[in-house]
Amino acid sequence: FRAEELYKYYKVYETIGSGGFAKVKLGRHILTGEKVAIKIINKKDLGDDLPLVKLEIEAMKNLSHQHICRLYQVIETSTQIFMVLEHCPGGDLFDYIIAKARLSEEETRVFFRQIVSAMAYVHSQGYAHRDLKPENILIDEDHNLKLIDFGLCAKPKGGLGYELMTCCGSPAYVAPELIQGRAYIGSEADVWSMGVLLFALLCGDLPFDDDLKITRGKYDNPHWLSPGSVLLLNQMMQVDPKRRVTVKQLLDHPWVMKDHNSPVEWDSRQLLGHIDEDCITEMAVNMKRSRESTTALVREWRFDHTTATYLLLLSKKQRGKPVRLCPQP
Ligand SMILES: COc1cccc(Nc2ncc(-c3ccc(C(=O)NCC(=O)Nc4ccccc4)cc3)c(OCC3CCNCC3)n2)c1
Repeated sequence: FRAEELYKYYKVYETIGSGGFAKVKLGRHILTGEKVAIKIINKKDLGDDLPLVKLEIEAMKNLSHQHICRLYQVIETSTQIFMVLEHCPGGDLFDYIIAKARLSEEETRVFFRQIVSAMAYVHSQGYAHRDLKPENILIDEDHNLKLIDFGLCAKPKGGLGYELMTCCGSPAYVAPELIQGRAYIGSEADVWSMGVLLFALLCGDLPFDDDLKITRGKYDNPHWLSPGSVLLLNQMMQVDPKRRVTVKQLLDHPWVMKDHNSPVEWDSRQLLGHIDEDCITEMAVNMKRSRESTTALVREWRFDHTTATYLLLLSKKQRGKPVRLCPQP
């Protein structure tokens, strides 16, 4: 049966993506008029992987960062789970690279700094992504990147289990230690994937097209790559994870610093603790509640309709749009 809860607060439109356990539909939050992405997971498709979704939702609640897609609301019914997420109008980086064939070193550097920022933050929160690839990086309306994890692969960093190898990582981006079924450290495997991603951005192609090539770590550098790019790629795609550059070292790596002269800022600019007064005022008026009780409600961060309304109002304000809710009949 349909989820009244979802249709009470959102208009639901066409499917904009599907894969693995989930499908994503375009939606619109009725009260703010803001577009959202609604990730729909059918519990029966998950089977005993249902805990993975709970892990993902808990991860999303802790991951609040300018280069990670926001979670606004979670709605659970007996058969489905709906995750209401930030919508990125620019689509994903995979389509973007295809459209441009390959990116200049300068444009790649701007994007790569944002990916390093997101990954440094994810690792600082104790998670590893494990499925980094252009399909999992979206472009927002300001042409900034937002990291997503479409396939429920992000895990607490410590995971050494091999089971992740099965459900996670798209072959071309997976680190050699995973291919060989060895114990691995999530953050080190993520750096390898970031190297493959950097190659894809700069070359419009993939460095490896089979597992043997990945375990040998041998690939050809196209002639247009600068010596600095060749060196960085080599430092990231080291077969021995202990010889691989770390995310921390990437923050102020010479290639990353070129033309920017400052290390990558990876701290979150979206602290959940701060409550915006204008948003509270608008919500209190709309909900016919006092500002104090509205503030207390928002501070509970239940990721219910109150959380969604507050975060979407805040997003409107940050984009210079009026902090207004559309009063309902
Ligand atoms: C041309 O216009 C277009 C065209 C296409 C799409 C859009 N927009 C658009 N906006 C938003 C989404 C989305 C956001 C979050 C999640 C998610 O799963 N979050 C969970 C999450 O991120 N966890 C997590 C993150 C970091 C660490 C740990 C856990 C899933 C989907 C979307 O999807 C559909 C895309 C997906 C990529 N391949 C193409 C279809 N699409 C726009």
